[in-house]
Amino acid sequence: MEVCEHAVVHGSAAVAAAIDLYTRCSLRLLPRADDEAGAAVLELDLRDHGLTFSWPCARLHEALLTEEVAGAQEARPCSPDRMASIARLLEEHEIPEAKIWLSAGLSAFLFLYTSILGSDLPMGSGLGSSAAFCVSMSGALLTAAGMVAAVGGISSKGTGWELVGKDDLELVNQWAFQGEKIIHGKPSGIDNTVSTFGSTIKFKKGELTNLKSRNPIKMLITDTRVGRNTKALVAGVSERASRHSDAMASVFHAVNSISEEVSSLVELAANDEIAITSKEEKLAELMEMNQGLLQCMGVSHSSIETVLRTTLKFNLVSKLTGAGGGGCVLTLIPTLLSNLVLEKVIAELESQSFRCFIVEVGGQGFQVCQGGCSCFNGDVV
Ligand SMILES: Nc1ncnc2c1ncn2[C@@H]1O[C@H](COP(=O)(O)OP(=O)(O)OP(=O)(O)O)[C@@H](O)[C@H]1O
Ligand SMILES: C[C@@](O)(CCO)CC(=O)[O-]
Ligand SMILES: [Mg+2]
Repeated sequence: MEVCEHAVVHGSAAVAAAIDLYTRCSLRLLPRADDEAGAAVLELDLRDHGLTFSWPCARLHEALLTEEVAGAQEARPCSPDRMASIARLLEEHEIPEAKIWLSAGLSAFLFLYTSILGSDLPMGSGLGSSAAFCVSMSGALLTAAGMVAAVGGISSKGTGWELVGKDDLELVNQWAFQGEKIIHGKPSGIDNTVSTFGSTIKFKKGELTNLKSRNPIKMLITDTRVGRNTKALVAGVSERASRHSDAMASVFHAVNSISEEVSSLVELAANDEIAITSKEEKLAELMEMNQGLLQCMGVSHSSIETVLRTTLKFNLVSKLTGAGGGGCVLTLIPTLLSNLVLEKVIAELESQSFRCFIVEVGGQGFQVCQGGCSCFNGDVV
């Protein structure tokens, strides 16, 4: 969940929280002998989409491992030459036209794979999904490269899932950011950061502040099912900012103030210095103001406005989340809201072909499950 997105790309503070929805990535490494036989293949199985992509390791080596490989200890950006080689590799695949948007995710995967593990073959292998994808992928690859390790500790996800130390999380986050750059163009880093570290954070110009939080807030997420692309929406906001620089500077300034207020509110509530109902009223007002400013930035959409109108009929406040332009909308579920009303709201939204689900904010970040060689991380909205 994010409050005050977009302005964060332009240096304003924003507040984000992980939710209890996860992107899982399983990594299976084939024995070295297969690679020596020259038959090794890198296979990416995108289960949600029912698609499998594969590349002969020798082909990857020839196309992407010609540069000096500096090692994975430090994340580095994807050079234009490397990006062009990745694009050529992808052209060899016939990605169905209806799923062409997947090519950004595939590019990020090939970049992360060849940067983190690729030099050491053998191998197998609008809710912040791009960041969750990059975090789980970077984390799995860094774990396989022996650069990130579980430190034990209890994960809420159940048996087998283990936590990772702060320095290792930092490395996962840095690589995931480089992957996000391929998908987003100009990401602020907020999505990969909250996806890696979990919980609720304030984020400004690359700096993260962890917010203590108690009594997690519940949100209704409505997926409008309208497809959109974060890269294009972020570019649209930048263009508007250059056309109306003074007005947009004021908008970004207002967003910054809202984020600061939300952060104080979360901390006051954690210290029991404010009643829950009063915190929820203030949060609802700030969300409403944030949505108005996002409309000023030009990232709302008729489907989003329909969700806003529908929830307002029940006195509930909503705002778009992520980059907007369609995608998902967040609605605050006050503690005192009856289940009956909540069911009515959901029924009305779903009758308009939207899809609803309820989440608790403040999920966990990146974790490792060694038994199944899988990694996963908290998704972000
Ligand atoms: N599980 C996944 N498998 C493969 N590719 C993925 C996956 N998740 C995300 N992607 C890639 O990320 C792209 C979506 O990124 P985009 O930033 O536009 O949306 P988002 O991250 O869900 O929303 P937002 O950035 O607004 O929070 C997809 O088109 C695809 O290329
Ligand atoms: C729209 C944006 O603020 C969030 C996308 O989830 C972009 C970013 O911060 O990178
Ligand atoms: Mg994204």
